[in-house]
Amino acid sequence: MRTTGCEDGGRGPASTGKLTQMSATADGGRIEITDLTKRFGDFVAVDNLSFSVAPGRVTGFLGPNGAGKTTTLRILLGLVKPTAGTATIGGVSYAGISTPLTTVGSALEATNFHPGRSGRDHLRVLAATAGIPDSRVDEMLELVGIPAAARQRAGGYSMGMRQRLGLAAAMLGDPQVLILDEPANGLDPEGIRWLRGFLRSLAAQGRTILVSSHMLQEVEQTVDDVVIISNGRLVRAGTIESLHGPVTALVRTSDPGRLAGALRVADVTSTPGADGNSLSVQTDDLRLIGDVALRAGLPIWQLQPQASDLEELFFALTEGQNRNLGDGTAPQEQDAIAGQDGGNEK
Ligand SMILES: Nc1ncnc2c1ncn2[C@@H]1O[C@H](COP(=O)(O)OP(=O)(O)OP(=O)(O)O)[C@@H](O)[C@H]1O
Repeated sequence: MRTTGCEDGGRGPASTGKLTQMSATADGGRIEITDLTKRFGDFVAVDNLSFSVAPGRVTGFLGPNGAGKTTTLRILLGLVKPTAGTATIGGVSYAGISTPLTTVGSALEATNFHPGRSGRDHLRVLAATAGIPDSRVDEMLELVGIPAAARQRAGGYSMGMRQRLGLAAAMLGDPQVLILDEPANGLDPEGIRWLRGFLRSLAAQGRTILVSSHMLQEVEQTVDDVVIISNGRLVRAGTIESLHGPVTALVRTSDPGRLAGALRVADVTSTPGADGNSLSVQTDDLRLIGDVALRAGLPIWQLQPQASDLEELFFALTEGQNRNLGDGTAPQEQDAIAGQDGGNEK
């Protein structure tokens, strides 16, 4: 797994040992993406994107395959040079962070391990380069739940174990900001539940957690905030609750017409159901339906909120915008490493 935050051998950690000893940047590790654009040749992978990520919260960075998530994260981590705009962590670009090790930890791809090396040795090499004691390595293996596999060859790890090893590597320097690309990939339901608790506890310590995923469902119960992009552009940003909007409820009663009238007086919109004895009612406050019915002397036989399907909403928001599927417009692979991709800029 490509990790950052633990590969900066020269500077060493400002803190080791306990998780809660992380150092704070001036603004608490806020991530700011401002008017960010990245072109590969003629192809616009990230298109004038702006959003911010607050400390103390888990933020889901969502979009279909090819939306531009990884490119944005790589820019944020100083691995790709933007064509225009800025990406900062704690007010400065990654290159300008004086103690990157304790500021940012990241895990981008769960593939980049020396297959013959044990998980523990992989972490020890990273730790040694950065002057982190071995005790921290064992703590991290414990933290991510793979102490038993620590001495096995990483090449034999399952995808889920690789993800956990990548997380351990990202956490070695006790960073204030954690940037994870598709960390739930390859995790079984129990692993996803574990990841949820892990990320929530890190956010509760005041850390900034940015997690990408191409499936809203996968992170729905983990994240506080969402940033949804499609075709490199921002589609929606806000709290996970703000995605839901008003709820629609199916209401059965003895006299739907009279209930509709009473609801209208209370400024609540409803439409008659197809079966003649129900209403479809739109409201932010389901209790209001019961209150209105009680005042009108009408019995409620059924009140059933229609589950607002966030996944449906996600598809609707990003519908038909997957430029990597079927339309043949996906660009040719180009070298994107910062400092080497100048020729690709337009
Ligand atoms: N180095 C590169 N050279 C050319 N095109 C690239 C390069 N890196 C990314 N792209 C293209 O930019 C677009 C965005 O890719 P990116 O990996 O950022 O998307 P993503 O949202 O992370 O997708 P996924 O969920 O599939 O990982 C894609 O069409 C991709 O093919």
